[in-house]
Parts: sequence; structure tokens; C-alpha cells
Amino acid sequence: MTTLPICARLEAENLCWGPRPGHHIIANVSLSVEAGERLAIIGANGAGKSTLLRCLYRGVRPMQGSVRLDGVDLWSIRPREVAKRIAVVLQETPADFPFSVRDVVMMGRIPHRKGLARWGDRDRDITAQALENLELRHLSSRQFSSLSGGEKQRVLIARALAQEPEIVILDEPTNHLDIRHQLEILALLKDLGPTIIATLHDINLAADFATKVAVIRSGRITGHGVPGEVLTAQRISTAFGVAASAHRAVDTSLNRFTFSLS
Ligand SMILES: Nc1ncnc2c1ncn2[C@@H]1O[C@H](COP(=O)(O)OP(=O)(O)OP(=O)(O)O)[C@@H](O)[C@H]1O
Repeated sequence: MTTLPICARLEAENLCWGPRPGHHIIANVSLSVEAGERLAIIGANGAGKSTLLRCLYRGVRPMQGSVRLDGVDLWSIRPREVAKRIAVVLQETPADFPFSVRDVVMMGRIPHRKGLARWGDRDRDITAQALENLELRHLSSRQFSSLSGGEKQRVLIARALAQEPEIVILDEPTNHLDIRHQLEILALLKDLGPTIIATLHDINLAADFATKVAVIRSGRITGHGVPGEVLTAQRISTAFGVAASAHRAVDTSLNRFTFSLS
């Protein structure tokens, strides 16, 4: 299995971003994730999760506040260096990539390549391992565009892991995946051990997966910390506008939630 030797810490302080001055989609967001931790960001549709992620991976520059990677401001680090250290898996999949699955996964190696040098043995080995880890070996010669939604999602996660990042940021990584692949991919991400920041819609899955959660509502963090403390029925009800009831799971002693329209 690929080993990811180094993890990094990421912290955001007082982040604000919006499409124009005075219109903030995320406001005064502060959160942190320690090296090797897994942070799940949860919130209703339109709450600002993807926008927050964009600030965290240097996709957009915050209007206020800062993001620090191991204590260093993200915007003072060269883009190529950020690309080596932070891998990103987004919701939108490039549908008509005219490349094979292997080529797409190999693209994860681009930030490590010197100029236009050819791929080396190490690049090929790491790509092969990522294909193996995501159970994609049998699809490696297929055109990416011919895959199902779930297969594409696994290819994009393999590409992120081939990058050997210190942090992986994923926007809804379990989208399109059946329950077995959801559990397998989250278990694999846990095993490989980079710092992870992921948005997840399934609150029970988030509680099992994450070491920390952040709940976001209308662009503001309403709770941030360990799942057992942050995920309360009251907070979930308010964040999602539903009635939520919690009961303790016997195996993990975490809250499990059931929902109904309030
Ligand atoms: N560039 C932009 N200009 C104007 N509005 C924007 C822009 N980017 C995002 N928004 C709006 O900000 C809000 C938050 O969007 P965002 O995509 O961050 O939500 P989300 O929590 O990820 O939602 P979902 O769960 O549906 O993916 C939405 O109402 C969206 O339409």
C-alpha cells in the first residue's frame, strides 16, 4: 500500500469570502485540522461548504482572514508547492477527458515532475499502487469518459493519492458511490493517513469517519470539535431545518441520528 510519509496542519482564521465586497458567502470562519486528523465539514445545501473548501486549497483568495499550512500563509507559498502538498477532489468530474484511466491517475504526479521530463519508475509504481488501492486495475486502459459516476469518482481519488499529498481535500467524496464503496474509500483514506478535509452529506458516516467535525450554516461555523460533542440533535436540527433525534450507538458510543421534516 502507498505510504504517505508526511502530513500537514491547516488552520483558517477569521475567513470571509464572497463574490463582491459586502456580500459574504462565508463569514468569520475559523477552524483547524492537525496533521493526520480528519475533518468533516457538514451543512445544508448552499451553506457554503464548497466555498470554504475553495479558500482552504487556495482556489480563491479570502477577502479577510488567513489560511496557514504548517503555520505558513498559503498565499505566500508557490502554487506548484501547494499543488504538491494539497490534493483536491471536487464534485464536478471532467466528463469528456480524452484520456485513459491510467493517464488520469498519472496526472497526480505532474506537480512532482521536473519540467517536461518523462515519467520515471517511481511515478509508474505510485500510479499502479493507486490504481490497485482503488480497485481500478482492470479499468486502467479504459477511456475515463466511458466510466460510470462511481468509477470516475474512484479514479479522481486515485489521482489525488498518486500525488502523495500531505493534505487531501475532498468535496463530497462519497457522491455516486454505493454503500460498499463509500465505506471502503473512507476506510482507505483513514488507513493511508494524510490529513483529510472532506465535506460529507451523511452525518452518521461523517461521525464514524472524522476525528473532528465542523458544522456550517449560512456561511458561519456553528460547531467545531470532536464528533461526540459537536453532533447534537439540536445543532443538526438547526443546521438542516429538520427534526433530528439522536441515540447512542452501542459500538462507538457516538450519536446516531434519524430525521424527519419538522
Ligand atoms: N461566485 C459566486 N457568486 C455568487 N454566489 C455564489 C458564488 N459561489 C457560491 N455562491 C453561492 O453561495 C452559496 C453557497 O455555495 P456553496 O457551493 O459553497 O454551498 P454548499 O454548501 O457547497 O452547497 P451544496 O451542498 O449544495 O454543494 C450558494 O447559494 C451559491 O449559489
